[in-house]
Amino acid sequence: MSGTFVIRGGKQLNGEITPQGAKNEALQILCAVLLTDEEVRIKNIPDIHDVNRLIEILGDFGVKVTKNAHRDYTFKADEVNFNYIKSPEFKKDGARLRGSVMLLGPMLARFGEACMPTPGGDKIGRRRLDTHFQGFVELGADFSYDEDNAFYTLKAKELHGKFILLEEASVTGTANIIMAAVLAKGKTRIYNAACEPYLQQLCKMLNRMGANISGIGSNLLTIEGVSHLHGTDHTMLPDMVEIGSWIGLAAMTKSNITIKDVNWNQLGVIPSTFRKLGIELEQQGDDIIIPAQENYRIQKFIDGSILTVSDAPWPGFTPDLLSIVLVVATQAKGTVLIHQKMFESRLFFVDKLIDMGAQIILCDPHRATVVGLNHEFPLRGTTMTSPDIRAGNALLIAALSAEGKSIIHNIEQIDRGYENIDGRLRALGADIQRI
Ligand SMILES: CC(=O)N[C@H]1[C@@H](OP(=O)(O)OP(=O)(O)OC[C@H]2O[C@@H](n3ccc(=O)[nH]c3=O)[C@H](O)[C@@H]2O)O[C@H](CO)[C@@H](O)[C@@H]1O
Ligand SMILES: C=C(OP(=O)(O)O)C(=O)O
Repeated sequence: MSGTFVIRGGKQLNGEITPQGAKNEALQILCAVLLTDEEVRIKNIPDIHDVNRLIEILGDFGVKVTKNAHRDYTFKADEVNFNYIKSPEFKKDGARLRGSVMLLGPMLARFGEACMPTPGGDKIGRRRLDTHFQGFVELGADFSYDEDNAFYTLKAKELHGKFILLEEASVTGTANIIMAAVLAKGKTRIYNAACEPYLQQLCKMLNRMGANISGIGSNLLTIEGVSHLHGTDHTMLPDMVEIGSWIGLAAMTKSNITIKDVNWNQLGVIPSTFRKLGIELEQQGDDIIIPAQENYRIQKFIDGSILTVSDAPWPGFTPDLLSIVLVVATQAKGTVLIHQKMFESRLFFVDKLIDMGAQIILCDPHRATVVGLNHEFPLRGTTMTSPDIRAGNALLIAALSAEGKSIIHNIEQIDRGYENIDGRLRALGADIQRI
């Protein structure tokens, strides 16, 4: 059952926060444990709903799961239970999160067969899976889709490497095709591959397991298939979406916050994008320090035109942080156009911000113009429902900056991606209660 947050906003926060391990990396890495019958130990696993559900699915699939410590597990997929993935339970469990779709590649590669219900995840517009299945078919799999039950099945006696040009640089699609190709016969080349740090981490882990992947970090991956993979250890990177969110939180609440151990080199354009909003942030060692700032002014483009912040496949700006940028802009000085190119329904949450007093024009489902209030008029607390994981966190940040009491329902949407978010915000001085 989903709970509610009650927030009394307008308080300045202060202190240090350490980002959790990356959610979207964890989902890929956990699926990869199916590729070997040896032990894989994974550390810094975020303790969040989506990840815990995937660990449960692995357990139900017969993978031996040992919890060594908090956020530290060992997995051994030496025996699997195919009855489970054909059962009604799997149809229900698999459909509860997006990341479960990445079980397909490893299942197909190692067992010659894979099936999956339509995965869950955020309802943020159409989220097609064509890239995944086209990739599997190119590697030699037979694909069928049972429309009545929304159930996908793949079969392949053997997979054979080849040149695959992806229709789009899909993050989970690239992960799936990589995991199928590492055990295929011969050489696979994937062009227009997504190359997020999550995928770089996956490829590095697979290489430690004995795979032969080159081109890591680029959009052309070359994979020489091997006959089997062995065990390894892996540690998750800090979650860059959390890091961006805490930068936004500091600016919105005029707080001095230090974000610890951020792995700066993997943050791409995230720091510079927040700097374009006028937010000061300083790299100190591997921490980010955001000093308390009374105001922040949005930059213009060199020709004097209004700044646009838009999402793009990596190394472009991640779509998962656009809702945070939008919220932060509501209290900046100046104007910015937010252009969400990838998803069709991720900007509708601006209605709630408008109710709170923000000056936003939703131009169409993909674009919103924000005219900042320059902290001259605080947002007003209100009652709202979290529509998706990132908008949920953005609304939470808005509520923490707002005057008065806010209530956020459906916080399950926030909990699926952020570990103990209320506890960690309270440690910074926030007034937030879970009821
Ligand atoms: C579990 C997981 O890892 N989820 C992430 C993953 O989802 P996921 O892997 O599902 O997202 P995809 O990368 O497949 O695509 C996201 C959307 O962008 C569109 N698209 C994609 C590539 C492209 O070049 N052009 C384009 O328009 C797709 O049609 C789709 O609507 O990547 C998304 C894009 O970074 C993130 O928002 C999600 O948090
Ligand atoms: C959209 C997201 O998650 P998912 O792909 O799991 O729905 C996200 O992490 O922002």
